[in-house]
Amino acid sequence: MQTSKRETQLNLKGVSVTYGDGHRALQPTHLSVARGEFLVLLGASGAGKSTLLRSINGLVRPDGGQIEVHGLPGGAVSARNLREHRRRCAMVFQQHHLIGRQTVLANVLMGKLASRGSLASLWPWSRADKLQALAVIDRVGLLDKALARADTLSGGQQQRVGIARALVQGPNLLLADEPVASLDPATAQGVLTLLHDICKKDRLTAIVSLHQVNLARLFADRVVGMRQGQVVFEGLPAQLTKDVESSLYARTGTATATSTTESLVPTLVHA
Ligand SMILES: Nc1ncnc2c1ncn2[C@@H]1O[C@H](COP(=O)(O)OP(=O)(O)OP(=O)(O)O)[C@@H](O)[C@H]1O
Repeated sequence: MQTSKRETQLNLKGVSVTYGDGHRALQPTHLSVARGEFLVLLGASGAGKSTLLRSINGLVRPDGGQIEVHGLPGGAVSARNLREHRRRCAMVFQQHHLIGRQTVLANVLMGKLASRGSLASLWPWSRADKLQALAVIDRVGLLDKALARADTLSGGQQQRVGIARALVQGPNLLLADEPVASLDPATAQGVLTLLHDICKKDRLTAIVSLHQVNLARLFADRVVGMRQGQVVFEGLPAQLTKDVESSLYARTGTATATSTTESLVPTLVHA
């Protein structure tokens, strides 16, 4: 997908992250994502995928660079700006982060707090809010479970609730951090199919980190491969050759891994 000819939804300019212990988990990173693009992040454990996703929505504060979502700066200084930025950048987490003893409906309504602040939870939800939440619950195929406790649902169903909670925010960008990592292969594909279909129908931009390369090949418009906090591959799923794959997942410190990765950087990034 040529981002230059399309509306840019996300623009990262030299964004870097260094954690409090001094570890630089994200090297200065440039990335442009077009509206409606379904981008998949691949890379071994510790490559920096979560750090990249969390820096985009402000859960992690970058120590350098700039982030623009929908032409507006992210990570802004005031609490209100940060809240609005987080509303625009909804997150789906691997472990759902649902409140088990609450109903599906109550969990989905939590997504609306992203734009209103947690104090809003002290007041009852309006009929309009509930109808909107029920509409997204219907979209993820769980209307009959709307009043069931979240902890009575299967893992796949719980992740659908996580997706509904993100959608109810009305985001411009959906960030999903290994959303299907804890599901069996068939359920994982079902949940990702649902997520992909909704994003394509709504022209919602998505960045999804995955460990399953086969799913990246199936669903990605574009793949970004990371290694040691750097983007080392950017390309179409068809360009994700076995060599690229081996290099992304090779163990750190082996001579082969290092030389293969180094050779990928200049040829594939910014190609
Ligand atoms: N809060 C933190 N403080 C210090 N270091 C961290 C913190 N979070 C992550 N790291 C380190 O930053 C690096 C990147 O971690 P990150 O979680 O972004 O990788 P990842 O590619 O998402 O891995 P995984 O696939 O296992 O989730 C790792 O070396 C990790 O140990």
